[in-house]
Amino acid sequence: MKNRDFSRVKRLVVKVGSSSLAHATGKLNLYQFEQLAVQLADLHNQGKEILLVTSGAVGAGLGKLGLRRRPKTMPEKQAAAAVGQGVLMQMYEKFFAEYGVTVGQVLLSREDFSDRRRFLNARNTMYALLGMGVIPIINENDTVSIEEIRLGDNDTLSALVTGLVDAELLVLLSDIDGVYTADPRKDPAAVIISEIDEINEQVESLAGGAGSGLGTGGMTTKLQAAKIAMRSGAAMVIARAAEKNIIRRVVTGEPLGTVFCPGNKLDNKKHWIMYSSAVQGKISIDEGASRALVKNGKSLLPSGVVKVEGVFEMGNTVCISGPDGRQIARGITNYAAEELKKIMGKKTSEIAVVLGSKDYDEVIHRNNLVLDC
Ligand SMILES: Nc1ncnc2c1ncn2[C@@H]1O[C@H](COP(=O)(O)OP(=O)(O)O)[C@@H](O)[C@H]1O
Ligand SMILES: N[C@@H](CCC(=O)OP(=O)(O)O)C(=O)O
Repeated sequence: MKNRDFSRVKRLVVKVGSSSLAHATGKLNLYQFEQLAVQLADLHNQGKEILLVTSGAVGAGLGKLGLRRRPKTMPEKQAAAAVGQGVLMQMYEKFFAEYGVTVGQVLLSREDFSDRRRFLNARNTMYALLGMGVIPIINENDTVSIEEIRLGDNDTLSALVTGLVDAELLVLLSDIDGVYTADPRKDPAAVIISEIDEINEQVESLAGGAGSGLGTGGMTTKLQAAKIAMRSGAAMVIARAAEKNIIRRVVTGEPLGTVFCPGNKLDNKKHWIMYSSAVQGKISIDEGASRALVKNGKSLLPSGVVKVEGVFEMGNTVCISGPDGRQIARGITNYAAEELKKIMGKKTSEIAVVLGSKDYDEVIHRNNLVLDC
């Protein structure tokens, strides 16, 4: 990336991981809260719009409850988060108030992204907060998010927030200063990668899980976050939270951490289809259809469909997989699963004969289709 100078960025999202907000004793790292507040308040004073995604509710809850180990069951984790979320906000309130900045708590769950109406609603709320000069402090609504539908990690949450508000930069602050060629906790010979412009299989293979007892997801979820952020046209930087003035130094373009270059920006609706909407089923397609979609940018017609899985309705998001079984795209289907099973493999001219009427030639129109690349 030629220009790492982000000083002109108007809107940015900063995410801080659990491992950076607590000491090994389990007690809060007060210095870190203060550092975050002073740096973000100063950027705010420069006229930037800032959103802070914070982890640490479970960790802070454990500290407050005097429990040393991360709980194993969901209800225990949720109970710890209920206690800890209040502790976190109390700290942020206190430190940001010292620097004259008002903050507002926003707790989000997966449905706030997957349901288009709630998604637009959440965006309006964020814009209203930013318009009032408030720094939204965001976390997943852990106490009500059940396992099957929770986002589960704040790396993904922060990347979805970046897309939600069209931010230009996402800064992930962690206990590690970037992506290494292997998990440095396990491989002392690992070296840092300063720049990544594409998340491919080779890059993904470098990532391991969380290194500390507090973190969730490790480098794997950070790379997933990079994919989401890059395709919303944002740059992303991973840097070590504990380094002095880290946010300011990242923003002014010091060569720190790992920077991810913004990719081909998907328009807002396509980004939502690919990364936020809930996938309700799977459509497998043949070689010819796969080529038509990937190489020629065509819509998906019934003739190329070979298998339909899941229960979905017209208007739902489905995953499209190629002959090798891998996802090649996602899209919004014009036909429900039951209808599609009847017309798959057939020509468009046969749709009306089989179904009695025809509303669409395409199973998925290319305007509602996003390639996974
Ligand atoms: N290739 C890699 N490069 C850097 N760190 C890695 C890699 N693979 C796994 N990790 C681990 O990811 C950890 C950071 O993720 P995590 O523990 O979830 O932190 P956070 O709480 O900041 O989200 C590091 O401490 C490190 O042990
Ligand atoms: N929502 C959870 C954080 C989950 C999470 O992603 O943690 P981390 O990997 O430390 O960013 C909490 O507040 O404890």
